[in-house]
Amino acid sequence: MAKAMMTLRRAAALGARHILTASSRVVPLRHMSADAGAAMEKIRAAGLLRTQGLIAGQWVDAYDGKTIEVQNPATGDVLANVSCMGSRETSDAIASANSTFYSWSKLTANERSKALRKWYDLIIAHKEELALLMTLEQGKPLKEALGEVNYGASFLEYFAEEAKRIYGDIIPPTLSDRRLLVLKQPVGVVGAITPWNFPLAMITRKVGPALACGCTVVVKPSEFTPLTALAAADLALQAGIPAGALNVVMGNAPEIGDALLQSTQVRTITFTGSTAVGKKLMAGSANTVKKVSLELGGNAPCIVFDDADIDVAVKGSLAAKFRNSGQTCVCANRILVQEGIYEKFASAFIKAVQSLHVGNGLEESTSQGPLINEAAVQKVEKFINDATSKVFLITISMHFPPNPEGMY
Ligand SMILES: NC(=O)c1ccc[n+]([C@@H]2O[C@H](COP(=O)([O-])OP(=O)(O)OC[C@H]3O[C@@H](n4cnc5c(N)ncnc54)[C@H](O)[C@@H]3O)[C@@H](O)[C@H]2O)c1
Ligand SMILES: O=CCCC(=O)O
Repeated sequence: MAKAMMTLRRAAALGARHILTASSRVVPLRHMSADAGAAMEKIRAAGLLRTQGLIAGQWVDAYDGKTIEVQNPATGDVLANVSCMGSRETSDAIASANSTFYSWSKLTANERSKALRKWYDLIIAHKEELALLMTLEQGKPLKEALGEVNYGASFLEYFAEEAKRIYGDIIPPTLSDRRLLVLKQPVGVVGAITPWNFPLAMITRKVGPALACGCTVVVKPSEFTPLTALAAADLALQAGIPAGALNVVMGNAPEIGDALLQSTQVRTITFTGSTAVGKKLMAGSANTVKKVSLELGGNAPCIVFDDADIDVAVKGSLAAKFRNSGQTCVCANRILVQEGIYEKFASAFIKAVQSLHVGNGLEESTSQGPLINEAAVQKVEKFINDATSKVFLITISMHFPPNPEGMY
């Protein structure tokens, strides 16, 4: 709080109109809170607390036995130790995906559709445990996590249907004795690399269409949020997605990435994450001429014009700016307001921001969970310092728990 006051004083001295303040600190590990402990028990009881990688339908440790900690960003607690895998495990996962490709791609679209639909049903049936797991490892408020489970599952529902609609084309030929037909066929093994901000939806959005059209997949979830991915993979096995069609490896990201890039069996890389890593994957795919599909860092201005409905504009800007504590690729990273509506918008927006509650996502009152890690906290702090050093920037004070212990 002292820091927040200093920031306010400094901004006032600079003549800034409003100030967004936040405080941060690194927290030592401690015993898990009662809420988190009960949530973990529920997840474990449902059989969804998986900590090993999934290769050829088997849950396996890293070959050298190494593990990495998954922490709760709200508290700093260690939730689990998961296998820390690298190139050898990835090569085996690719081999398993490659051999399963021959049988999975030969199924009828209807058979693949049924398996995907069953996976969707199981995710919905376990939405509470998956949402708890997501809140624990990613930090987003439970209500938002439940929203992501529905959102993530919807990709499986959609692609289960689209599996049956992979039509080809008939093209008018330029020569009268020819026929031109376009057949759409699965490319083979897909390497899918996903970020931590949507621990389920970024996986189902990649795996759903790949499996629907007959491809097999090696997924590498973020090391910050592997538990949701592993739980979802468990449900995929239960749904009858065959062993080897979906493999999960996590741990040493550059090693896993390189193994996927160097393999001639991996025919597509699909990635969501930072632009820097996306560029590396694009360059690394050239040698084996892979297809590449990238969703990279967003850059999203939000514009409010003079004739805007103020309530709609505030509500929309708030959602655009603060969803997942500002950690989505489409979060507004600047709000441009036309002169005529500026004062009115700014005061309504400040009021709305002041009603947000920062805290542990397991608590009912929390609308803003923690940031993902210490690096993210430092990055925001840098933005705040930059903002307060500029006279024209806007800031507001917000509700924080009295003694925040996590990545706030
Ligand atoms: N455009 C979108 O739809 C979208 C969606 C979600 C997130 N994002 C962006 O993702 C970023 C946040 O994710 P992040 O910080 O986890 O990004 P990141 O690029 O650091 O990590 C994403 C994934 O890449 C892996 N990775 C890191 N180095 C690698 C390497 N050398 N080889 C292979 N894999 C590697 C990570 O372990 C993680 O699984 C933000 O920039 C956000 O805007 C974009
Ligand atoms: O972070 C990026 C994904 C956001 C979304 O799918 O709405």
